[in-house]
Amino acid sequence: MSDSVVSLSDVSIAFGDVTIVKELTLSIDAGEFVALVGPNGSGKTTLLELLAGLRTPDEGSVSRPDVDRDAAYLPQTPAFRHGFTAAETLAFYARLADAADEPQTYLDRVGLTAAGDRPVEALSGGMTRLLGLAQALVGDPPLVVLDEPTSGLDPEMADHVFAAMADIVAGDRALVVASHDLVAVERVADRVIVLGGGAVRLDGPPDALVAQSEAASLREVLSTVVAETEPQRLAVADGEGGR
Ligand SMILES: Nc1ncnc2c1ncn2[C@@H]1O[C@H](COP(=O)(O)OP(=O)(O)OP(=O)(O)O)[C@@H](O)[C@H]1O
Repeated sequence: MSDSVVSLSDVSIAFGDVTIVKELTLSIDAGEFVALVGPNGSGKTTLLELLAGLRTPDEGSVSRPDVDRDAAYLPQTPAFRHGFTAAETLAFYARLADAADEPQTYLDRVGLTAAGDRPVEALSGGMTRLLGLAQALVGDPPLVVLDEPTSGLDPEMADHVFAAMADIVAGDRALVVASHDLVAVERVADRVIVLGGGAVRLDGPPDALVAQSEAASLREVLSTVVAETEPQRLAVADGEGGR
């Protein structure tokens, strides 16, 4: 029996005439830490929204386990209602989801143990992302989906957020994160999906992708994919665009 937490079969999404995701088939299994990487505009957010159930495909099908809360989604800049503390915020979401755990349990799991009494507007950018991660755990969804949770964070805090993400991946829970932080992705992810030109270009453990591409790093793997799928992007970067 498959332990998939979400499966896409021949899925396509277009905005007007532009196809963003083309006949994509992939499955995310319980216990996987999956990183979705690709250049700006390659469709990472669109695919994350599809995986989280916030978007339906134009073609193809999506299947997921039949549970009350099948996925949680953390947008790039999570926003919380001002005036509440971190603990009150989590208590609010726990009531909505009918979850039994105390707010402190979620705070402890993401390294915010001492921040329960802080008003959400007094949290740093990194702590706000961690509170978002805590909120994503409410209701115990089998899939947690995060969009660039370390953008704008200092390197120490970014490492802390990646470590907190790794900690919440368990036997029965998978995590999918879109990120441009390729050093952290290479170090922490079990599986990397490289998007380019509307399709999955590479899919596998980071060390295997680096070896298979005869590259020195995941950063170099991605550069090769961009050169193959979007040569015009490199021409613009080199100052040749529009001439
Ligand atoms: N609602 C929409 N209507 C029209 N085009 C859209 C819409 N949403 C996204 N797009 C386009 O779809 C493409 C993919 O967008 P998406 O945000 O999924 O990419 P991304 O890989 O997450 O980008 P980034 O790394 O910059 O966040 C982009 O060209 C974007 O302009």
